[in-house]
Amino acid sequence: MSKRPVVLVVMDGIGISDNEFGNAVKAAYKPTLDELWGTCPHTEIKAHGLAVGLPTDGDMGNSEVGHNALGCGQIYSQGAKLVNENIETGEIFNTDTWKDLVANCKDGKMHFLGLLSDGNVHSHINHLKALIKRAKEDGVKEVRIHALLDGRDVPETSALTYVDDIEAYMADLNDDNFHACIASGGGRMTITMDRYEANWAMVEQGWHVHVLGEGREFASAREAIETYRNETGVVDQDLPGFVIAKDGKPVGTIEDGDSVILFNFRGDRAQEISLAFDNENFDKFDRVRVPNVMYAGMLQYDADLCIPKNFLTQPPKIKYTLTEELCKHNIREYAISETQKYGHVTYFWNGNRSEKVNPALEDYVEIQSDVVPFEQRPWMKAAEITDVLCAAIESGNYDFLRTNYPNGDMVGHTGNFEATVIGVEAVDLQLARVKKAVDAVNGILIVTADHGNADEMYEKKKKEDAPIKAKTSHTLNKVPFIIYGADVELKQDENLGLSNVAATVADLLEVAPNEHWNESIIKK
Ligand SMILES: O=C(O)[C@@H](CO)OP(=O)(O)O
Ligand SMILES: [Mn+2]
Ligand SMILES: [Mn+2]
Repeated sequence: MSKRPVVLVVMDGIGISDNEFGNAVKAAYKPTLDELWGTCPHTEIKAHGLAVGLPTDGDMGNSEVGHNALGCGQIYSQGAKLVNENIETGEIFNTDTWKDLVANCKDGKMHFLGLLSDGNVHSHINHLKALIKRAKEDGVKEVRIHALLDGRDVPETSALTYVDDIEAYMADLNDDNFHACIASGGGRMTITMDRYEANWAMVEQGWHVHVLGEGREFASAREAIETYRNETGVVDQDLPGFVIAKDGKPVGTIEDGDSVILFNFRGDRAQEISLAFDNENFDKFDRVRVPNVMYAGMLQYDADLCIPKNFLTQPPKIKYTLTEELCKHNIREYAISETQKYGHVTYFWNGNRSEKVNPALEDYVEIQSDVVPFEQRPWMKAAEITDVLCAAIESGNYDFLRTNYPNGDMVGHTGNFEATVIGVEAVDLQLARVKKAVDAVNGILIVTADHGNADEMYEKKKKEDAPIKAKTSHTLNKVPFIIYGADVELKQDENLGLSNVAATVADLLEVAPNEHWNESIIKK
């Protein structure tokens, strides 16, 4: 086994683009990254589409699929693809879970809760449409949609496109025996879709509008969105919660005897609301009223912890992870990030498993994230992460250490160019410190990213004189892969991607790669 520790840095959301327009990575002053790129073995690797198990090369990368691929060294069909196939073959509707959900709400309502867009990161509107249609065919009489508005995986103010689309779809299906409509909603960064326990108050607010029907009332989702936009000027992801009411009564509170389906397939932001419905000993906030419903997820979001208990699609069973392999060789692992990305370097990295493979060999550290608009604090907790990481590197207690700096991504999602430049610079400043700590222990440093975001901060202009529009979503761009401190030569191959990194780490640790992994990036 190698005596040289390996440190891997994921610069979340920092992709590569030659385009200067709206490129916060290029615009940033980042001497350390530039020096590493200029003097060390490096290449560009794929982080989107088929290379990370998504349905098409038109699908941008995201943290879940990116960290899964990094941590398991293989390409698995991911939730987006598995649900597509499950719906196409009709298998989803042959499951006992679907049949039970339908039977359960015979005299009640079927509720669909989830992210209303075609972003394909957490959900897809086509999946929702297929479920509503089949619910009607199977005899469900009342359907209610609880619509989380996106603007983070799709254009920043596109909510009405999806609301109009789903309402027209439901209007076509509605008749004397079937009625579907939107019952509640709100921006995904305001209600319901918190992750890693960063802010339970978001989930509590979601519970109030979706379940209890408590919140500001509007006659339609369109009215809610337009009113809030006029009053606050906020973009879709930040719109406050709303309740749709008719004659002074909410149209779709969640009641005993109803069925509830969370139609998101991605796990991080689906777990907390699932626990609120599913966990008998739930104590994160006062739910006021807990309806006796059958609840199911589109996927199971954590198979070890059984969250949720019922689900419609089997998640990918990710095997032969890097952590499993390294544990076999008694390699001591360390993972650290701040709350917003903590699960990325633990749960996602280890194939959506939150339990450790071998607690004696693995240490995980979470630095508490602030609950603030990140464009106001683009440095986030990068310095605090580094303080603790450098101490861990220098302790000599670990052979493989990994971290995720969220700035390029979390600030990139705000659509604020200037703040994102500062976010990238904050990461660069910390890279210099990590590099120094790596030098002090004669270690090896890998610098890479999980997908792009900060590299394209403006939507592509359709016309030269069109106004600049902020872009909040991820990109299709490749990401950097750099090795510092090792005398190696890297392959330069169009097809290399994030799934080639695990075998590369194993090479550097002088451990034989698992036979199921994709090839190492190091030339032999
Ligand atoms: O914030 C999130 O949930 C996603 C975007 O939908 O970003 P990331 O994949 O980088 O976590
Ligand atoms: Mn990411
Ligand atoms: Mn992101």
